[in-house]
Amino acid sequence: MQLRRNGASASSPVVDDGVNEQLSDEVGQEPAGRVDDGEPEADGASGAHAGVGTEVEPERALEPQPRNTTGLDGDALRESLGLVEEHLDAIGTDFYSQLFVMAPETRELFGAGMEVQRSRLLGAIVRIVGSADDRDVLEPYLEGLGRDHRKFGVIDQHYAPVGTALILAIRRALGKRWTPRYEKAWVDGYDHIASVMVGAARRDAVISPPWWDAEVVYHRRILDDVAILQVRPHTDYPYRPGQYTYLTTPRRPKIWRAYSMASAPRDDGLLEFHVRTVGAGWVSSALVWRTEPGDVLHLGAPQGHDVASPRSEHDLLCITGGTGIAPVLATLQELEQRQDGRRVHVFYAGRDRDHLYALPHLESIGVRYRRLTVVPVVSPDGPTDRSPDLMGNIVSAYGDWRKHRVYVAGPTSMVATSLERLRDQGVPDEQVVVDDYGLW
Ligand SMILES: NC(=O)C1=CN([C@@H]2O[C@H](COP(=O)(O)OP(=O)(O)OC[C@H]3O[C@@H](n4cnc5c(N)ncnc54)[C@H](O)[C@@H]3O)[C@@H](O)[C@H]2O)C=CC1
Repeated sequence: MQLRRNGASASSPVVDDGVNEQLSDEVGQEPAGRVDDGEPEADGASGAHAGVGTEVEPERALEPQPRNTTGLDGDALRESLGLVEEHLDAIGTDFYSQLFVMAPETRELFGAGMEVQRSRLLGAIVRIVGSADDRDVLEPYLEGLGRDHRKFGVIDQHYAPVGTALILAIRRALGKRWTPRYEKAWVDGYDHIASVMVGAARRDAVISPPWWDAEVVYHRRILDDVAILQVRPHTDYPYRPGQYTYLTTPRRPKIWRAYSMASAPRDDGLLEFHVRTVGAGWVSSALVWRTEPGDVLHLGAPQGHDVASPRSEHDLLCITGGTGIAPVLATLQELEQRQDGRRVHVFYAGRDRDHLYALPHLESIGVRYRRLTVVPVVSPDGPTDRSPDLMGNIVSAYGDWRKHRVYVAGPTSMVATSLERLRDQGVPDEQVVVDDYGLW
């Protein structure tokens, strides 16, 4: 392994000539609409394709028409939501109030503190409405949502009151601007959402539990605010390096937060997680401060990307900071185990040497996996002490990454600015995978 400091010499990494292969395979339950579900396209009801014998004015026939492959009235959905975009939080609050009145049993599905839940709901609505015309994007996302909602204990009967409460909340926010067309668009839209989610949840129930119980067997605080946990799932938990899961702890029941597996799949079934307390984060502080061996966590289904896919042979660039190193460690362990031939560069940011807590582990992997290069980026905390472009500038000054597959996981500002620098360098977006935890 070559170990270099900040701004290390800009020797060009080895690159290969392959193009157009995805860095990573989407596996398992990933819902984010970044994957083709392989289903045939449906012809939409938009009239974009003129039927046989239909008379069409020649000049109009030549105009490119947007395709609608879902039959939903996406324009009405977007227009109506756009009218109340300043009031989305209020819509979320009104929705849950209505829902808990109409179906009080649904309150049991949620833990304390609804803010994150509300913002996930609103994020999902915005995403669904944004892709309402595009079946290839919408359906995989909805299927993922349906499967994922099993872990909350959602059952088919919950979908009707959810739809009623949602449409009521949007209608109330629009007031006199609500029209019959909006009504139809939302009723049809929600019917579609519910039927795709219910179908996916039913299919998933045949092959997977709604969650996996996993006992904590090791817990160590390696920094004031960072802990490493190892857990043993009670039953087989299949996942790939680079993937993440939502988990919940009995000390904060029913509140789910995402963490990446920090270890490659092992024969003894153990999984590792790295957790940093985030402000008053209820789950992260419980996991760092009040978790001990014997606690049983619940793990949702694995989601996200297979960063170490054996089907990709392309050199890999990983840009990471803090506990974002976790999925990178899992990836490197797997590449090392199978002595994969690809070169890997890891840029790893931390406040100081202590906060680069995974360096010894990276060094030991590098001894056995000689094609690994690690570049530690010592970076003071706080935007006043550090240019937001620090990581992006170091990465782009280091070499030419246009033929690499790129994986980015870390603090949001670091991710955003690094992506900008990669784009400036001409790295195509489709070669880049960012861990956004599905954003729901
Ligand atoms: N725990 C996990 O399993 C995973 C976490 N993540 C994400 O990784 C992030 C890591 O969070 P923390 O551990 O709290 O890390 P953090 O917020 O403490 O950041 C780590 C280091 O990155 C530096 N940094 C921030 N912006 C930078 C920039 N623009 N250029 C250079 N350095 C910069 C900071 O100064 C800090 O020293 C979170 O957003 C988390 O969601 C991602 C994947 C897995």
